[in-house]
Amino acid sequence: MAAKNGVAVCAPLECESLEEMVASMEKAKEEGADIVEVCMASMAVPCHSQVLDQIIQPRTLPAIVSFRMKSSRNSGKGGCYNTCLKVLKRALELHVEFIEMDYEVACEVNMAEYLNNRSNTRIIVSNYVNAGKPSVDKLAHLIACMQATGADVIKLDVPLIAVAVGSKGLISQLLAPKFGGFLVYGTLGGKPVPGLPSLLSLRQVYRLEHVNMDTKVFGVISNPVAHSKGPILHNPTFRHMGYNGIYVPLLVDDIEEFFETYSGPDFAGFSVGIPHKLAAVKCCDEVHPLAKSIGAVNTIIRRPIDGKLIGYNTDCEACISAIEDALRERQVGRNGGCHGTSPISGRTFVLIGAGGAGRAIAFGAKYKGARIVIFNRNYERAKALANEVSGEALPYETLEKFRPEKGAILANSSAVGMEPNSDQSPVSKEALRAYDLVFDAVYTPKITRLLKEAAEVGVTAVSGIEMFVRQALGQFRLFIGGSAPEDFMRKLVMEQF
Ligand SMILES: O=C1C[C@@](O)(C(=O)O)C[C@@H](O)[C@@H]1O
Repeated sequence: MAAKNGVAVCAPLECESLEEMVASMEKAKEEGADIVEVCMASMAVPCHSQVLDQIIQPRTLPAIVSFRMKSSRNSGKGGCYNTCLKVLKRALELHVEFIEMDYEVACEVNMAEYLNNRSNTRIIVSNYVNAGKPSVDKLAHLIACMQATGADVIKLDVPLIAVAVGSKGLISQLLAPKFGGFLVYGTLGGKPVPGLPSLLSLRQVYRLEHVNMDTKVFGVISNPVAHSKGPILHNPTFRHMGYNGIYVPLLVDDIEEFFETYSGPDFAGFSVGIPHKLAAVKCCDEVHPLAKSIGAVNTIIRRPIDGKLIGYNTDCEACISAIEDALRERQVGRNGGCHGTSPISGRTFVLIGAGGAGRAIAFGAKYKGARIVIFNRNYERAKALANEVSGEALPYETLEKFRPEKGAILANSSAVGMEPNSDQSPVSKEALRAYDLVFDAVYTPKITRLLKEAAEVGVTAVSGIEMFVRQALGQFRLFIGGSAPEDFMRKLVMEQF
């Protein structure tokens, strides 16, 4: 049932009808589940224990039969409790692989009856802790009490720890094989549940069968984080290089608190996304001079010899080189190209946004000899950055009317136009005619409305995908302390987007 590291992928099936339950079990099998949890409390049927026979007898995957009292549709505590006992007893008679019992139920029933009247069925006792962040002592006591019931396996659902629930709990599933977890939950396609990975992502992206106690953990610290394509790029690349690493989405509110909590040597490297790139500087023990001058870090490595956090910026080179390459390509077409100086040099470079990515772009453009004009919703921030790059800040409301001199570049580093708001654009189509090249750091969608409209009015458009892949290449080199397989990573990005 389980992969070689002992972890099995389980699809929880919450269905109302028998037909739906049977069909979902087949779907779970197709999508790569090793085991299903048949959540009997979710069923709207007159007699649960009879229906159970029709689910369990023809099953094509091993099953856990659970009856969570809290999710029961049965009204009245007594009726619900009796149904629960009937279901669990019938599951034992059917020799199902596992039954799952709420801790409260395990405390009330005569457990010996269950333990003695079973063939190979293993008993999971589960508990849901919903009281903020429980202390370690409280959890230890709870675990001891749960073990005292005689359970074969105990399951603890805690916001943030163990089977942590909600979007922040996703890593409790993805890292379970590293920390000796017993089951990983994955959802069926088309039924997203916050905090649970899909069965398909477990099989195709994370490949938990390769994860073990020696696996190094990498991840993208961001909020929001679900849009990040980092996992679909870095995970296959680790495997391609024969490197034992996993890269996970980390939904983080407070980056300083994050590093206080995840301080172990196995948490080896991080991408830093919105809105943490500026705050990330303070979290590092050392910061690379380029990142220091920019004042933004998008990559953090935990140095193996002393555990110190070292910050880098791979956004700057990624964005500027993508724009330079596009300009050079055009020039080759027009006049055979120019050598030596950067094609950005001497141009007006209009930047929208003054956050982490914006700072990297502004410093890069200044270094290449551009004249920088910054528009940002927070004008004070635009002014501060403009001062640092000897540029000019203009009020955000004047962006639409702004007409730069010939040859100007427009770069959007704000999140305007990012999914799910892909119908938005920071500038009208009409205003885009004034530029020579338009770049968008947003990469979801691949072609933002801004880029689409730029192309429609005949302006060269450079996608954030180009910056994304280049900054990821830089990151990957830092992650593994070696070279990155550029062709492989580019191909992956082209296939996945
Ligand atoms: O801006 C980005 C994109 C990113 O946040 C992501 O979405 O994966 C990862 C960051 O390292 C990078 O600087």
